[in-house]
Amino acid sequence: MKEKIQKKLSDSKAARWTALFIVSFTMMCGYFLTDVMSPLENLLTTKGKVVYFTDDTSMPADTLVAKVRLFSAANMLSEPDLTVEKLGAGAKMQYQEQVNGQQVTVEKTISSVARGEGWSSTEYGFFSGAYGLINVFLLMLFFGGVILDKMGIRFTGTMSSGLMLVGALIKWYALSTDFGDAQLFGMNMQVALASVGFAIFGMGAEITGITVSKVIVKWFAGKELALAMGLQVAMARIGTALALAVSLPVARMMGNVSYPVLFGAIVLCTGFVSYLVYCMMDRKEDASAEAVRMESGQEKEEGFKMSDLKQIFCSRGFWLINLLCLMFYAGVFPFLKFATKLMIYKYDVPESFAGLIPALLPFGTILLTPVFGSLYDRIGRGATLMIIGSFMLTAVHVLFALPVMNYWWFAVVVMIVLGIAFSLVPSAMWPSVPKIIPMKQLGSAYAIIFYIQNIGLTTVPWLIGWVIEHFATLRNEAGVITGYDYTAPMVIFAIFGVCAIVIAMLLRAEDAKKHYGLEEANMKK
Ligand SMILES: N[C@@H](Cc1c[nH]cn1)C(=O)NCC(=O)O
Repeated sequence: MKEKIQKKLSDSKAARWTALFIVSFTMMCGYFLTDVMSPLENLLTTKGKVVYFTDDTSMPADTLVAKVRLFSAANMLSEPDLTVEKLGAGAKMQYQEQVNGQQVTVEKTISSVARGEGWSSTEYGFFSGAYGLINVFLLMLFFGGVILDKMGIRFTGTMSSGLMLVGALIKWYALSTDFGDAQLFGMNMQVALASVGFAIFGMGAEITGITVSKVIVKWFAGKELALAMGLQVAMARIGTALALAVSLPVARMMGNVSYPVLFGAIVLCTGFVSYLVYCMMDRKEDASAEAVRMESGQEKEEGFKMSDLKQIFCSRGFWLINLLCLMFYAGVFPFLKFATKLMIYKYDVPESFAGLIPALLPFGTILLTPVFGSLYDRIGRGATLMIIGSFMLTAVHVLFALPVMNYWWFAVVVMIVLGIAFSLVPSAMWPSVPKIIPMKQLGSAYAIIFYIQNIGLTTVPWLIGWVIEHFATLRNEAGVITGYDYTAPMVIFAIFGVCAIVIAMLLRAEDAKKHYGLEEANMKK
């Protein structure tokens, strides 16, 4: 009688792709919340209510009321019974405007009214960078990696996806509450509390990120690893793209910036449940792997020891990946936080469409990341892909910094190029880590990479917010903001790109010396 040969659950194609889909869904929900506030920068940094018209223009509500009153007085109409509170969707407004040096009467219909929060650019930058605050300053990402290698995938992932949910709820509470002039940590209470929520969320999101990376390596090592990682990133980008595309319309429709966050928190609940489902599969995979091990008489793999960290820290290739990750991502994720407002003020895009142009970036990557991942699996050239991606990142930021070509279509083309760069580097970088670091230290390795990356994700928005407030904000003689000059912030982003090019080149040279196999295919023939 033929003996039944034990197989691992991950040897089944259906099982491993199902596991991938489930954990990627959890991650996608997290990415949605990460960027849900990015298109709201303009609304957050406007004080008082903002009126949006059906022709896609907008105006501060008090300015509109003043204009309508002036118009009535000038035309000897009876004093309108109009206050900021009374403005509502569907109302028709008449006032006068200067067009080409002439006073013309315009009639506009209100489509929605939303409340601006009156944050400064520095406060917005601080809030955006708060994502990595606990990860960086309390070393939580580092400890998260050690927890992952010590306590395992099920415990760590459940804890971290729960933390994302808690953080999202705190952020929603902060944004939906009017704290008046109250202060916390010497800051505007709303900014401080929303930042605390975002920091807790960010801790959960990053630990979930390293856990999911380890899950994928567990199920796909020696198989379609880069394609699987590429697909996970692609699903994550759907979350980012949806956040950039729907956040402002939702906030405008509901009249408040807190609603997109509430929607994100509900989405996160489903992500949390889906991770619990994955835990059941993970248990079965472990049981089947143990059965295979027993049958083949293999030794049990040694668990993670703190001394293993030394091996990670001593690898030059590992540090180059760290630095590349820091510089490349500093040029992308923080940029996305400011990109919507850049579209409004530099490329003159109506606010209601402005979020759609940055949304093109993650949308493009949804298709391209798995394509490049699969290319890396089959023909290799990982280090070269990273160099090309870094060159493209630099070119994009230089083009955004130029004071010329301020057309919306130009911004679209440049954003598409950034989308290609943002597919090339992640699809080659993440699957390269297991070529440098062995499986049992992988949790810690990804954690250290994310830790270093988070230093950029935290401090770069702070820097850019501050630079915008002090060097990019244009004001008239009365001190009223009239626009923004984005040259200085975009030059800073371009510098990150140049650093990424140099590091990617050093990585390729190191690979040639140490034979990590970054230029070789992942799939075993
Ligand atoms: N550590 C994450 C950072 C991040 C930003 N937004 C959500 N997560 C990361 O690098 N993920 C990999 C990626 O390419 O998105």
